[in-house]
Amino acid sequence: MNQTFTFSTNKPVASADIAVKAINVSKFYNNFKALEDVNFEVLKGQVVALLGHNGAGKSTLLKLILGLLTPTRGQIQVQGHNVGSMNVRLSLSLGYLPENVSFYDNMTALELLGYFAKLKGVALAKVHELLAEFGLEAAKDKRLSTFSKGMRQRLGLAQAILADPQILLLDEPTVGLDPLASAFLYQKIAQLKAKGCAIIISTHELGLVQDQMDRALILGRGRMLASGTLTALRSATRLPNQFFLHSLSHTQRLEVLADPILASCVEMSSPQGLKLTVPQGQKSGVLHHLLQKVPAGDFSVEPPSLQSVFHHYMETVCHSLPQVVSADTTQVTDMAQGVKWEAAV
Ligand SMILES: Nc1ncnc2c1ncn2[C@@H]1O[C@H](COP(=O)(O)OP(=O)(O)OP(=O)(O)O)[C@@H](O)[C@H]1O
Repeated sequence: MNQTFTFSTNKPVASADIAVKAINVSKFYNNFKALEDVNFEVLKGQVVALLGHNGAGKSTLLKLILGLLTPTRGQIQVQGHNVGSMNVRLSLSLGYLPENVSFYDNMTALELLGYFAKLKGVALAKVHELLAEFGLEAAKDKRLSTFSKGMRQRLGLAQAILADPQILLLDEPTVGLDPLASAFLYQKIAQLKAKGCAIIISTHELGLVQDQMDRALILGRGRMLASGTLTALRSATRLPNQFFLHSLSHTQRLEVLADPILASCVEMSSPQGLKLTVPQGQKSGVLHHLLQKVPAGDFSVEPPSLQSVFHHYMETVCHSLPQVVSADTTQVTDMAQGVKWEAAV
């Protein structure tokens, strides 16, 4: 079985609005299928969350977009051009924050950004501007070996956006960041989006990305399981809504539990209140019953989270896909990183 669900508004998209397009992309490492027949589009000014279990193929996909890896089959287009024939101008339109930002530890922040500025043909004034914007001005002359994780991520992001990219690829950018640092990063992402930059964020931190993304791409075992806005994914999965009833009086609690429709939805009852799980399609009926017993301000309704949508696809579609990994272990060299990987093929 190889199912993909794409949920869109069906509005026609002009090709000039497409920042990244994958057409039937497969990537094999020897016999190991890391990605198979992946298709998607990311539009300019969109923030897209790239989701998937460990080993689903997210980093592989980002490296294919960057041109660090070549697809075994299919094509990736960046701004309408095949990545395989990417020129310098096109590659400068891409910014990349890798999963584990590692820099030359003996350099200072100023030296590092200055080095990348030279490589990318960016004026030194821009380096100082970014150091100030990212709160690194005071640390600009410190060796990177003394930098905290959050400072490294900020520097990594500054490096990624140095040449004003039109497409920004972020591989697990918030791992290990404190809540303030994560909020800072997403604030920068929102500013870039407002300028029309297309941003793809590979992440496992679904609670953080949920409110920032326009769409999600969900990978499982190298296949695109689903893609769409959270609203579209919610309605496609038909996951239930949750109603939380707090600070109920004793009488209200008894009235709710005496109502057969409401009682049938009660999933959890505690001294603090009640949690109702309401199947899609029954929301308005349940609301109608509830409003007769409890004032609107005394309960909240929560639609399915991105986390529960993700779980749904992992537990249903992903588990039914054929296993692509066998027991033998073979080493494959990743030329892009010069790293040896232990890959099961
Ligand atoms: N150079 C390589 N050689 C062989 N196998 C590889 C190579 N790079 C990745 N793989 C395998 O391809 C699969 C996808 O890897 P990838 O790093 O793209 O996954 P991911 O979704 O980014 O995972 P994670 O969430 O753990 O970072 C994994 O099974 C991985 O072991």
